Amino acid sequence: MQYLLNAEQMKSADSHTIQDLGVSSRTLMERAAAACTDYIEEQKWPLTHVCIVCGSGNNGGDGFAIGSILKEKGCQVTAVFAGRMTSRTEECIYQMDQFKQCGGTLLTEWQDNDYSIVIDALFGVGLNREITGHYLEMLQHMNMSSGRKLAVDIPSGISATDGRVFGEAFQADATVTFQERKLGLFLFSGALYTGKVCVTDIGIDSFTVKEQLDTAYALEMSDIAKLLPERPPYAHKGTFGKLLLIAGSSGMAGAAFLSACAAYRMGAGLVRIYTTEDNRSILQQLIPEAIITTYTEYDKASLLSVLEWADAVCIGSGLGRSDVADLIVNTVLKEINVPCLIDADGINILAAHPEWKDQLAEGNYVLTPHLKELSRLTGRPVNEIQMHRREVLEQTARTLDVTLVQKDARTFVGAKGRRMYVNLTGNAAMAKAGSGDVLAGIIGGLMVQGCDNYDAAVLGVYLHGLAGDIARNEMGCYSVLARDLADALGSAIQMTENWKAEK
Ligand SMILES: NC(=O)C1=CN([C@@H]2O[C@H](COP(=O)(O)OP(=O)(O)OC[C@H]3O[C@@H](n4cnc5c(N)ncnc54)[C@H](OP(=O)(O)O)[C@@H]3O)[C@@H](O)[C@H]2O)[C@@H](O)CC1
Ligand SMILES: [K+]
Repeated sequence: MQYLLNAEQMKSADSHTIQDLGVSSRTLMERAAAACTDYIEEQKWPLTHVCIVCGSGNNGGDGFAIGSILKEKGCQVTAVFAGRMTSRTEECIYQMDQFKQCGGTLLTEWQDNDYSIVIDALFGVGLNREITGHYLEMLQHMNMSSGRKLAVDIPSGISATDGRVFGEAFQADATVTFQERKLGLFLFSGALYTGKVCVTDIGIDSFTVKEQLDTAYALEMSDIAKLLPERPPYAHKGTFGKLLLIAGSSGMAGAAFLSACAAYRMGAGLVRIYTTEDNRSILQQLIPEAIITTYTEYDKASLLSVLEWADAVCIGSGLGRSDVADLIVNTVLKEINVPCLIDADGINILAAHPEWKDQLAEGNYVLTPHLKELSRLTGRPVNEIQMHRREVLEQTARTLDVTLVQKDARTFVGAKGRRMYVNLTGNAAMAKAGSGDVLAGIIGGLMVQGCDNYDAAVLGVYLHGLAGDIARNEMGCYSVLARDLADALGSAIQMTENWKAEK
């Protein structure tokens, strides 16, 4: 598991290490600086003339400490101090003095030169507002330089907490970040500025912070192997559950096909599609493995009978908006007593009938909205959700009492009393129609095999992204179809199985 800390959590780990464990701030800073110079040497970056831009906080202190190390190694080093002398932290003052004593060149304005490396130590996790004026110009000069670019801890201009760009940011080739991954390095737009991220242990004790439930995390291969449901050798199709997909409407057979295909590839034992009669023959041809039950108008008896059959249900993909669809969703909400995933139009229908939301609390639901659907569901505008994604996720999951999968380029998963999950697999090739239907099928396929809702959501999102990465590697960023994601799922699962076997 990879923990992803926000600025406040990182600061709390820093001060715990300094105040409670007695490790001096100077020691930490010197280790941080050594980690950066080690990285540069390992990468064999040319050390002909290094420029370090330092702010007045401890990130600036790191920068001066890097300068001293490089100076002692005989490199030509120019430090540009871009902060205010009066705002310097104690450590920044000390490290600046040390740097001067080593004979380093100290400027207060950018000077164009043929720098082989530009090091950004302007702002670290302490950045808390828009970058303007002198600082903005400095960042623009740094970005224009042709030298290799290293960010110290985080590229200046990126919020460590949510990845937003405060006006302008340093475009790094690599970021050496201290002790823990900061959320902002992995969310967009921050992730576009980091270059390669190297996490380095400098002896900060972050254990207590990571134990806290409000610290977000991402999965790694090792976690996946543990979360995947067992497949005992004596199994038969009944062992892996009966999944009901209430999906597809007139002209939307594809959604049902994609979900069913993904659910089977995820390992579901039996998949039944409950859809409109005009989808019958096309679905039978597309996916003969699925059982097809159809309706022409709202038919409560047939709906109750398929609900009775199911061990888990996915409702909404391609369902469309109609009176019949409304009646189906309403009945499912009232009658269901197995785990249920609500996707796409299922969410839109729920959003149009706020009084039905109370039913969710009595059930066992996973909701998979993209930002527009979440906006309809919560009544909050999309841009507001984008600015406060975490808060909206946690609040919605808590008030509706559901597992919420907030789909985006970085999908978040939240549930009451569970840690926020941030998904780091996947890529832009997946931004296509049908991708969400595949995800619903994958998560449903896990739910029906007995995975707890939250685990199914987290694992499903991870595998969906990994399948996307495999498909993109085969076909490039433009040509991947949603069905390719379902098809690549087998390779994605196999990757995690191979990993498990090799351990
Ligand atoms: N001992 C430790 O804790 C260790 C810390 N370490 C290092 O320290 C970094 C954190 O240091 P930090 O907390 O001093 O904050 P930092 O990021 O340097 O900047 C804060 C300064 O910037 C200013 N400022 C903010 N926004 C601004 C803006 N838009 N425009 C202009 N000014 C702005 C802000 O001003 P203020 O808000 O106070 O007015 C303040 O003066 C961390 O990332 C790591 O690199 C490591 O060495 C390990 C040990
Ligand atoms: K920085």
